[in-house]
Amino acid sequence: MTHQAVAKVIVNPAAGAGKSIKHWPQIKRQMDRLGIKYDVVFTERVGHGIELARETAAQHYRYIVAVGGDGTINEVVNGLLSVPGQQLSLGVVNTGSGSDFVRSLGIPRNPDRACHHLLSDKRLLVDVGVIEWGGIAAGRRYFVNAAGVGFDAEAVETRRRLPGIFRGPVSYVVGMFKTLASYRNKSINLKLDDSAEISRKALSVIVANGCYFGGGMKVAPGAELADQLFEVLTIGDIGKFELIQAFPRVYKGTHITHRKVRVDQASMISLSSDERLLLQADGEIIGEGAFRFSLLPGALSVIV
Ligand SMILES: Nc1ncnc2c1ncn2[C@@H]1O[C@H](COP(=O)(O)OP(=O)(O)OP(=O)(O)O)[C@@H](O)[C@H]1O
Repeated sequence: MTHQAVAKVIVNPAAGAGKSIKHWPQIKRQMDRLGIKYDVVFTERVGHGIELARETAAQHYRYIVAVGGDGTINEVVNGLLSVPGQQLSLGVVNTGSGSDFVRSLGIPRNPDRACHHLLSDKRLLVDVGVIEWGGIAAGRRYFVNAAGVGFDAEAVETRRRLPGIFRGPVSYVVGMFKTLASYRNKSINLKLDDSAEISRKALSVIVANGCYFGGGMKVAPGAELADQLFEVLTIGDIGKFELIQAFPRVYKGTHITHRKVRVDQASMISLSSDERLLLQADGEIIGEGAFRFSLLPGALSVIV
């Protein structure tokens, strides 16, 4: 740790389809100009952000800055929260494509302006979602913005495999339409808090902490990051043509009045299916299976 450094900066050079590393010199200049004292490390592979944030949580910094997109933020949060009693606040300088968490928070998406924001003394205690699953590969993962099973997760998987010409937010829409060609709605078992389990044919079930998702879709307009509740959005047995027709409404959040969309609020959720059920969290593929969701109220301090 450098003498006097107050911040640890974790840069994902690969975020924003590789553009993040090109933003770094300007971000560095801006932080230096603002007099922020920091140490910097670069992630070298998937999951490295978790390790780096975990190490940082045990050191004497005042805050940790994620330079990247939603996946980078997710890794940093997972590293921080794996250390009991950690006290660091999270700052975000967005260089990602989707940037949904910063949209939900109202932090500037522009990296220069986000650097200024790091000097703010305002903090928001954000709820953190917990996903748990059993079986041979039993595990647990935190998320801060949104997680979903079904179509949205498969679109995330498709998006990751798109050729480099589809960069930026457009990759979300391309991933979605490519997935739509072969996707079949699934029978999903859903249990909210203490209510009885129900089974529904659905396109997707989305568990939202923040209101934005998929690169600017206002998927859960009523979701708030610090209200100790998830919004659970069930997009029912909708046909492809009907979905394409209704799709533009998701950018304004008016899709929630569609007759095949249902919105619930809950803090404990279980999701399973007899079919392949893929889960994404903060735009990262978590895996397949049955999942339990719970919430840690106000567990993450974010510089806002
Ligand atoms: N050095 C690296 N090389 C390749 N991938 C990396 C590296 N470091 C981190 N990653 C991975 O890069 C992926 C993408 O990061 P991130 O989600 O932050 O960017 P993005 O996809 O552009 O943003 P968004 O999720 O906001 O659209 C994450 O899965 C992360 O684990």
